[in-house]
Order: sequence, then structure tokens, then C-alpha cells
Amino acid sequence: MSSAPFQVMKFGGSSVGSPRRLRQVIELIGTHAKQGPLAVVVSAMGDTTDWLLEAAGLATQGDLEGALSVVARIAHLAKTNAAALDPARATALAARVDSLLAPLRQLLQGISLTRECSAPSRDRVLSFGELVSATLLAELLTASGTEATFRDARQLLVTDDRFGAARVDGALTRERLQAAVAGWRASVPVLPGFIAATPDGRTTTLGRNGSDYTAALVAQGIGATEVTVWTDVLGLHTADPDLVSDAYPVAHLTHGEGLELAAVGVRMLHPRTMIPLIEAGISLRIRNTMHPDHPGTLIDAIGSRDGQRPTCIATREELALLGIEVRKLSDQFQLGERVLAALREASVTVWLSTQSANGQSIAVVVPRPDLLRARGALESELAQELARHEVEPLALREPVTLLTLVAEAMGQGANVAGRFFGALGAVGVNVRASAQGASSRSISCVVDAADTAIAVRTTHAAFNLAHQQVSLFLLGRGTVGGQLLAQVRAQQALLQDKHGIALRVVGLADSRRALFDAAGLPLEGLEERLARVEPGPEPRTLVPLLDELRRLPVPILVDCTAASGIEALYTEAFRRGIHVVGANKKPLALPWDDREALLAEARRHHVAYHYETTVASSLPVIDTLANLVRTGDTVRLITASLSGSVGFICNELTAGVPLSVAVRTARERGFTEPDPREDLSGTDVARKALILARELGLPLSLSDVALEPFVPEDPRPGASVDTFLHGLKALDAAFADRVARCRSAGTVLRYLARIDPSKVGTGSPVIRVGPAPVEAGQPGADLRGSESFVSFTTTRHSDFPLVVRGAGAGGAVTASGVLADILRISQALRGR
Ligand SMILES: NC(=O)C1=CN([C@@H]2O[C@H](COP(=O)(O)OP(=O)(O)OC[C@H]3O[C@@H](n4cnc5c(N)ncnc54)[C@H](O)[C@@H]3O)[C@@H](O)[C@H]2O)C=CC1
Ligand SMILES: N[C@@H](CC=O)C(=O)O
Repeated sequence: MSSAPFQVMKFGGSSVGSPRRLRQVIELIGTHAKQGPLAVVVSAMGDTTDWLLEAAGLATQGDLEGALSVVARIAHLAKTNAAALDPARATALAARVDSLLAPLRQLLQGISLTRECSAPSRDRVLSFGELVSATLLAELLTASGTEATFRDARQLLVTDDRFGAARVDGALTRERLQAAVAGWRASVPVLPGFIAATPDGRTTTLGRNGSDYTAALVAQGIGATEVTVWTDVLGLHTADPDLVSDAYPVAHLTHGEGLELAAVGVRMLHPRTMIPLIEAGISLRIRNTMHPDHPGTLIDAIGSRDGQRPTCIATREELALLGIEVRKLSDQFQLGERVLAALREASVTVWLSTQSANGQSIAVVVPRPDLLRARGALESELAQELARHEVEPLALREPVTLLTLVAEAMGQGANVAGRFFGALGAVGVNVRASAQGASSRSISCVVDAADTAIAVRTTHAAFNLAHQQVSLFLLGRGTVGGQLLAQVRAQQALLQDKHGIALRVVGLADSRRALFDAAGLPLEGLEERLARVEPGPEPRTLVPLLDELRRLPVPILVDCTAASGIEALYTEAFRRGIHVVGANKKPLALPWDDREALLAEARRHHVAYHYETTVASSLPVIDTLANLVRTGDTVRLITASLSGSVGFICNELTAGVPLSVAVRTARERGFTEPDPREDLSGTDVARKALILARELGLPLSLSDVALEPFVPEDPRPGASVDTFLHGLKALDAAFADRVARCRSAGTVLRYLARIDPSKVGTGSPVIRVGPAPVEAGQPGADLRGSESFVSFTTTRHSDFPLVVRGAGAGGAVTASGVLADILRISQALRGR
């Protein structure tokens, strides 16, 4: 017979709750039993424990019939499961279930007569769930070819008589288990979890996670090396997967981390379970019955094998925060000591307590259901001080959530607390209390319950995700917005894998409709989905959506509209800590004071406002200029062809294309503004030139620009774009003539901007925008298609101006510039 050490496997209620799961359990046990000695601990099937409580409750109310119908439900589940696994012996197994439950029926009858369910009776009632499942599992295993024997835990685990949460007599339990184990190698022992007995044989229960505790005690008693808890998840996750979709199973944890997580309320672990394992150096594995090949989580003395040490985020909800503060400075009160003693006396669990450095105030976090008791205990303890107004009335906050980060390396690096609180602060979560104790493995804080999901998601991302999540709210789904969506779709995976940036489009709006989902909008078919949204009332506001956006990681409002007045929305965004990336020039062409106020608002709230594409699309014009200025160069002159659309039209005209056709083509190719009159009037170029001049610090406004339009002003300004385009035919001949004159003079027609800072204070315009014949060989003469160019003559670049040149308009290039601005923000914020 093998002398190899035992393994212990524990199966929870869900693992044995249905024929399908039960079949997997039997297969698993069969496989593992062949590999070495095995002991099995099992919980009650499915919801049986809840049903038993229900039956006890009904019996206590005198409703025996109701109680017995619940027992029938329990019996039915057990019989159905057994019959499905061993149909040949279905009748015998059903009889077995009935005989096992017969004492329960009698017990409930007694309870219904006395209308009293004492704590010992309640424990006896509850014990039937595990007794039935362990008995059936042993029989089904044997029938399947794995020799197994039911072993009654009540003869092995000895406890005191605190019914409901009995305390185990470790020494006596170990003694009994050591004596029993010798007979366990020939046949797999199957023990009911959760139940034990007093030395005189009265049934007790072990409280929350009792079956895991049974498994740990059995493992310690029989000298096992490993306990596997089989459950329905892939292991212990970095955070509650219901709250964080990115949470992932942790491969390895140390015993210390496991204990810490158990202590702060991670449901899968309990401190009582961890202690025998730690004492005896036993590893704990958490694995999924449905995925037996997945290694799950291993918790042992070593922890991480590969340097990967994710931080687990644990939450404990349904708590209340009580604050007590002494009004005057005194060392008489011993406040903390008295508060904790009073709560202990009142049997109130304290999940967190934190005192001010001088001990004058203390905050305690208690279970919400115990709040009244806790409050009563404290008010009675401090009655005299409260009456004398030496202590402030108790401050109360509920519901709150305790959020704890656990990682072995937590205390070993600088700025863990900074990252933790910084991440929470960035999404507007107010930390109500915090504690980092002697343990270097955890740091906790208390947040309002309403903030639980955002707090967990944010800290999880800040500590665990190799990538930075970025939340985009896109305004505009036209030429630029549509291309941007396509580029995000195409680049998303690469950006996440190679650059650690996870772009998530959470909102999309056009001029009439909006879609928003904090979890991220699926990009496939998104524009079509927006188009199907019923338009909202006019005028509409997007501000409530900004309130949602601000709570997401790295929130960015992306403006791909040409809307006027949108600066009001930017201001609201800045105030909420939301960054803005804009292709829209209008907010930057506001009167000087308004533009300054807008930028100041962004600075005040420490958010970025990037607008590289407002001048010459994705060409690096603003960035280049900013670098020249920042590095101390002096810009003497800027000459530029700033309009990709008008540049394109000039080239088409030169090639003999009529003006009306050239404008239509420019529009079709996405080079023009939504209203091409903005281009042809020169207004769009004037805005761009103004944006550049202002980057130089010149406090100019649009009215300061000396502007000569490319096309004479439309005599019908209110006309539709189509009517305007149609009317352009009338100008075809004049433009053909203009171009011919240029050609015969050896020049090409261009539309240029000139910014000359030396003109400041001279009375001559600093900014000039207008058509100009350009001689061959001069900058701009050889521009092709929608090319733009900007030439900076500076102190350092005096002989040979610094020239930026390339496509200056178009949906795809502009969108790529917008995306680059988004990535600039994302990269700057990575790891924060
Ligand atoms: N097309 C180009 O080559 C370049 C364009 N830009 C700028 O990009 C912006 C967008 O241009 P396009 O995409 O060509 O325009 P577009 O007309 O194709 O699209 C504009 C979009 O904005 C939406 N919109 C309008 N007002 C809105 C509001 N208040 N809220 C939400 N959505 C609103 C419209 O419904 C439409 O979906 C403009 O400001 C333009 O100056 C900048 C550089 C180059
Ligand atoms: N209408 C603009 C597009 C970019 O701003 C242009 O043609 O330059």
C-alpha cells in the first residue's frame, strides 16, 4: 500500500448540485484516487443549506406541513442527482435518502410542537445537507469503480458547544484523525464538511466557509500536503469578476497573502481555513470543476514563481463607518482602547479601525446590520463624555465599502499609497478612511458604497493591468470622426499588446443623438447603431454623460465636429477632470480673453487639451512651433499654405479643372469643412493662422486678420451648401482666366497665410491671408494634391527655414492626428 502523503479535495455545493457537475466530480475523484491517497470533503448539494434553514424557520412558526414540503424538495434533489448517476440503483438510493432524512422529519416535528428552534437543534437540522451529500457521493463513487467510504466528521472533528460557529479543539481533532487515517488508504474517505460534534457527541456547525475549514483540519490531522478546493471559478481572481471584467485568476499567492485576503473578507477564503494550512505548511489550490486542466490558484509558502505578483483587490460591502472625536486635547480618554473594547463586548466585528496620530479621534468600520448595536455600545461607553460635550456626537456614514489591496510586495515599493489614492482621486472617489498597518501586504480604504464599482475597477487597472485603459467619448461621426472610429477599430489590439494602451470608446454623439456605455461600446456597426437612436429633445445637453465619463479611466472628450459654442462643453469637461482632444478650430478662434479662459480652465484642472490637427491636419505644426518657442528660439516669420482643400482646388484649377468641379471633388474627398464656404472665404485659414499666432503668445483675434477671400463672398449666405456649390459655376470662367494669367506669368495660384511678429505695434497687420501667385522654385509652388506647408523662419533657422510639409486635409490623415493626440495623453498618464 502507498505511503505517499494524502491529498484532500473539497467540493462545494455547486459542484455536487446537478447530475452533470456530480458526474464530473466522480470522474475527478476517480482520476486523482489512482494517483495517490485521497480524502474528500463535500458540502451540501446546491441550495440545500438554505432550504434547511427555511424548513427550520417554518417549523418554528408551527408550519410542519410547509417544513416537510421543503424536506421533500431536498430529498427530490438528492434522489434526482443519485438516480441520474446510478439509474440501476435509483430505488435503493432513494430509500437511502429517505432513511437519512427520517430523523430530520422527526426533528422538525419536535420544533414545530415547541415552536422553538434552539441553537443545537438548528445545527442538527443543518447537518443533514452534508450528511446526505457525503453518503450519496461515497455510494456513487463506489458504484463508479472508485472504492469510497462515508466517514462521519462528527466522530473526528471535536468542537466546543458554541453552536452555529463552534470552535475546534485542534489537539483532540488531530489525535482522532491520526488514529483514523490508517484505515483510509484502501477506500477513499468521503467526509461531510461544515459539521462536527462536541466531545459528548452533540452536532455542531463550523460557520461560514465551514467545509473549507473541515478540509484544512482534515489535511492537518492526516498529514496531507495539499488541499484542493474545487469550485465554479478558475481560481482566486485579482478582483471580483462581477465588478471588474478585466479581473483574472492569480496563479500563485503566498500563505500570507491568502490570510490577508481572508481577513479582509474575500469570500473564497477564511482565516480559520488558512491557519491550519499555514501551521502545517500545506498548500491550498483553488480549481474549477468544469475546467479540470486549468491550474487555478496555488496558495503556499512560496507564492509567485515567476516574479509576476498581481495585486488582489478585495471588497467588503454592507458596512458602516462610525467616527468618534474628542473635542479637546487630552490624554485622559484612551479613546481607541475604550471604543474597541466596547465593540468587542457588544460582539460587533470591527473590519477596520484607524486612529489619528494623537489618539483624539477614531474611525471604525462595522457590519451594517450591527450598526445599531455598535452605536448603542459606544454611546453607552462614552455616555458621560457625550453628556459633558467632551466628545463630538458620533459621526455616521453608511453604506460604505472596505477596499483592500493585497500583495506580498505591497510594502516594498515607494508610492503604493500614492498610486492607490491618486487613482481613486482621479476618478473622483472620496476616501473616507484609510489604513496601512504593520503588515506590508495590504493597504485599505473606505469608500461610499455607491463608488464601489468604480473604485475597484480603477485600482485594479492602476495596479494590475499591463495596459492603460483610456475612455473616449467621441463627438462627430462624419469624415474625421468616422475615420477615427475605423482607426481605433483597426489599431485597438496592437495598441494594447505592443504599447499597453487599451482604447475604449464609451460614447459617441452626433449633432442629434448620443450613445454611451461605461463598459465600452462594441465598435462593430457603431455608427449604424447611433443612426438608429431616436433623436433627443432640442436643445440637448451632453453634460450628464460627462459625469459618467469622468468616472472612467483616463477620460477623453474627442471633438470631431465643427460645432460652434462647443467650448462650453469643454469647460464642463475640464472641470470634471476630463481631457479634450479637438480637431475643431472654433474654440481656439474665440476672442482672445475667452480662449485664454478656456486654456486656463484646462490648466487649473490639470487636464490636457490637444489640438494638433486644427492646423494642417496631422502635420506636426503646433508641436514644432511649441518646441521652437519652448527651446528659446524666436520666430521671425511664418509663411504657409494652411488649407489642404484650397491647395487641392488650386492644383485642380492649374490642371484645367473648372472651379465648381474642383470644389465638389475636394468636398467628396473630405478635404473641405462641412460647409466649404468656410474654406473658400478664407475663414478656415484665418482661424488656423490665428491659432499659430496665438501659440507665439500674440493676443490677436480673428478681426485682426487681414483677409482676402479665395472666392468672393457668397451673395446668399443663408443658402444651402448645394445651392452654393451649384452657384459656383458662375465663377468657373473667371477662375480659369485667373489661372491662365498666373501661368503666363510663370506662377501658380496659391492661397497663403503670413504671420509676421515684427509687425506687432506697427499698425500693419501681423496676419495676412489671401491668394498669391507663387513663382516656380518658391516654397509652396510645387505642392501636390491636398499638400500643405508651413515654413518657420526663426533666429536659429534663419538661412534655411524649418519647413513642415505633407497632406494637410482629409479624413484619414486628420483622424490619425487626432488619434496621435489621444495616444500622447494616454502615454503621459501610463502607470499613474
Ligand atoms: N476634414 C479635414 O480634412 C479636417 C477637418 N478638421 C476639422 O474636423 C472637424 C470635423 O470635420 P469633418 O469630419 O470633416 O466634418 P463632418 O461634417 O463630416 O462631421 C461633423 C460631425 O459632427 C457632428 N456634430 C455637429 N455638431 C455636433 C455637436 N454639437 N455634438 C456632437 N456632434 C456634432 C455631425 O453630426 C457630424 O457627425 C471640423 O472641425 C474640421 O474643421 C480638421 C482638420 C482636417
Ligand atoms: N478645410 C480644411 C480641413 C482641415 O482643416 C482644409 O482644407 O484645410
